[in-house]
Amino acid sequence: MSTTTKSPLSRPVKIACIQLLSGKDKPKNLLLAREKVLEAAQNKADIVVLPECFNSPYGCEWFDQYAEPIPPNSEREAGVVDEQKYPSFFAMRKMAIDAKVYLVAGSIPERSKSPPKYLYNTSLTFNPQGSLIGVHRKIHLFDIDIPGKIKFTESDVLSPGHTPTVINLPPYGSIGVQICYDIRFPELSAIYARKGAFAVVAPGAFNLTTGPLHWELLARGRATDNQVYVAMCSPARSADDVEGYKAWGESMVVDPMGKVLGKADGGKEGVVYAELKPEAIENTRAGIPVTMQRRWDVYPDVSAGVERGDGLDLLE
Ligand SMILES: NC(=O)CCC(=O)C(=O)O
Repeated sequence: MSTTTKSPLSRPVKIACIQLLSGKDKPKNLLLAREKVLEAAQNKADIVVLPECFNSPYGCEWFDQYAEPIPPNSEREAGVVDEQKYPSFFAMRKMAIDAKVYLVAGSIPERSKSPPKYLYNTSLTFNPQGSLIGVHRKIHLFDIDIPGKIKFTESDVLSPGHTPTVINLPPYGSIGVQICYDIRFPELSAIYARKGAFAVVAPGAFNLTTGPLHWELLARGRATDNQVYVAMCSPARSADDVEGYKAWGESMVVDPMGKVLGKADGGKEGVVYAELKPEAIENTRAGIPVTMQRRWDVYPDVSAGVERGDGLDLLE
C-alpha cells in the first residue's frame, strides 16, 4: 500500500491516445492503427493507447466474427507466432517494435479455450521490444438497459475477466489497465492506485446517451479520487448515416488534480498527447493528503488481499 507522497511515476513520460474510426475491414483497421502509432512515436510519445475493439466494429453481433486467439506463452517464447492465425497480435507486436513504444493496444475480441462463452474483450500491452507484458480481460461487462435510449448486453456473448491488471513499464512505473465499463467501478481504480500505478489507462467506447454525461465525469472522478493520471481512449464517432454502435469519442487525458490535459473532438480521428510528470502526482498528494488520511479503522481497504498481476498467466 502506498502511504507516502513519493511519486509512483519515476520520470516524465509522454502518452498518446489515438482516436480511430474503425470499420468492418480488419486489415484496414490494423493498418490505420499502425499508421497512427508510428505518427505518435514520431511525435515522441513513449506510451501509446488504442481504443476499445480497434480491430473491429463494436457490438455483440461482431465479437465472434472478429475474435482471435492470443498466442500462448510457449509459442511467443519460441518466437513462432503465426501471422495467419494471430493477425491482430502480429500487427500489434510489430507496431510496438517499429514505433519503439509501450503500446496499450486498446482491446480486441479474444477467442479463448475457457468456458462458458469462449470470448473475452481483451487488452494487450506490449513493450518496445514487442514482448507481451500485460493482458487485461474486461471485468465488468457492459450490460445496461435505458428504455428508449440504449440496451446493450455484452454478457450475451462474452465472459468477464476476473483479475485487476497492473503492468510495469520500466523505467517509468506501473499502469493499471481497465476497459470502458470497468471505469464505472471505483474499486478497480482504487486498487490500481494502492498497488502503485501512476495512471489508469482505459480504452473505451461510451455511447451517445451516457457519454455526454458520464465519460469526462468518470475520468476526472477516478483521477481525483486516486490522485493518478487517467487516460481514456475511444473510437471516433461515426457519421449519422453509418449504421451500428456510435461511440462518444472525446478521448482524453486527465491529471491527478482532475484537470483535463487534452481532449479529442468526438467525431474526428485524432491523437491526444499529454506529458505526465512525477511532481504532479507528488504535489497533489502532498497538498491534499488523502492517501495518508484514509480511515481504514472505519471502512475496509478495497485493495487488501488483491494480488497485483500482469495477466500473462491467463495465456498458459
Ligand atoms: N463499451 C462499453 O463498455 C461502453 C460503456 C458505456 O457506454 C457506459 O455508459 O458505461
